[in-house]
Amino acid sequence: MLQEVWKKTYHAIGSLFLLYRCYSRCRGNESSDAHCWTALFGCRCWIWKPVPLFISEIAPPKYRGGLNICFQMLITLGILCANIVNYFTSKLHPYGWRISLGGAAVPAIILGLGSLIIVETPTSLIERGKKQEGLKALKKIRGVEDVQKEYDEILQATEVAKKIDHPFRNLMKRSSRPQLICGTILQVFQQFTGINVIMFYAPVLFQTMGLGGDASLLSSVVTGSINSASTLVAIFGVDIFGRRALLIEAAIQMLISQVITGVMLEEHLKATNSISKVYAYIVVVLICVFVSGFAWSWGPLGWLIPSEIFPLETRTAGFFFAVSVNMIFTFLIAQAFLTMLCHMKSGIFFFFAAWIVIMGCWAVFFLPETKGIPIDEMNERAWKKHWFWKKYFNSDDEAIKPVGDKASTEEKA
Ligand SMILES: OC[C@H]1O[C@](O)(CO)[C@@H](O)[C@@H]1O
Repeated sequence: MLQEVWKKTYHAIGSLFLLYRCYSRCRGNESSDAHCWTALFGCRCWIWKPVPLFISEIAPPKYRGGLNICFQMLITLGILCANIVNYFTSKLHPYGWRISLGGAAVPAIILGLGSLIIVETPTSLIERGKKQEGLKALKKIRGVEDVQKEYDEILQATEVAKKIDHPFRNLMKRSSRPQLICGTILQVFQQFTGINVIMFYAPVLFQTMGLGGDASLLSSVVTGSINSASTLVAIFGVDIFGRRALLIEAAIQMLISQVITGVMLEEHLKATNSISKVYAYIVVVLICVFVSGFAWSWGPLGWLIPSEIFPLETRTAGFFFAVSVNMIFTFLIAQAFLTMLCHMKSGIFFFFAAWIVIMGCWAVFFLPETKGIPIDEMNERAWKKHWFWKKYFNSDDEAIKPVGDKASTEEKA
């Protein structure tokens, strides 16, 4: 309830603080209190980050994956825009950096305006007793009048969820462990692909290889474009090939590119600018191969999977937990990277490659396929059928009874 009442206000206030931060960064005298407020409101953004959940709740199961990945698509477009702005503003002396930093005001304004028109999900309306409004919203987003079956399922699921007073305590129950472990570990793995290191330090790497300041920025625009274009592949592919196929294929692709990059840098980059141009460009291509693999798998699926694997009673808490873990590991890797690079040098590529082997095996053996399954039937049709996780559902504290019978929702998938 509180979440709904304050959601719009939080977004609006959050965007005001972001605007303030842009202003102070532009002036070049960012104060420490601005840092504190930004950090606080940054945390708030992630804690209340409901977008993938929102999409997974309202999307038809058949298209849920693709629609959900539009969220990551916007993240990649944001990174690409930032790269392009950096590329061009770096040529404007002496004030280009002000435009570059101040440009962050644009998404802050869009966020602020968006918070005024954001709509509520049928599930959230029904959950709060506004059944008629929920039914109306459901009809609106489905674009058809006949939504009774789905409405009944949501109603039934919310009745069960209402009886649950402590979502976080429930999250610790034995029957919540499969979703909690998989949703959380996926976040750790997403960051241990090394994506943020590669995306954000690529210009430094390219410069070290002697591509020059301009070429390195241009290269980061190229990697940014590959990132966005490959996310499109995920949007169209995820509901056809399934989640596991994309994760496994990409793990192999990323592993090959990391290992070859590591070997090449180890062999040929002895000091700054000591690698030949041909090798330097091969490394750029390998990095693009890595980024594309990530962008159609571990990147978007890191948001999609935690938003669809939890039953309603623990969905928000579980997703919140997973997102927090993602943020913590993003932060840790960003902080540790430079020190690691100084000590490990090109070995850092082998470090991430080792993680990719582990995560590939995890996807093969431990991740159930969730493609096309209505989210309220995930326990029944995904977890309880999985060779390893099914044993967690034999105990008395089973989390949630299936909503709707299997046959009734088969056609939705
Ligand atoms: O596309 C790269 C981006 O994708 C994420 O892994 C998940 O949204 C971010 O951490 C990263 O910056």
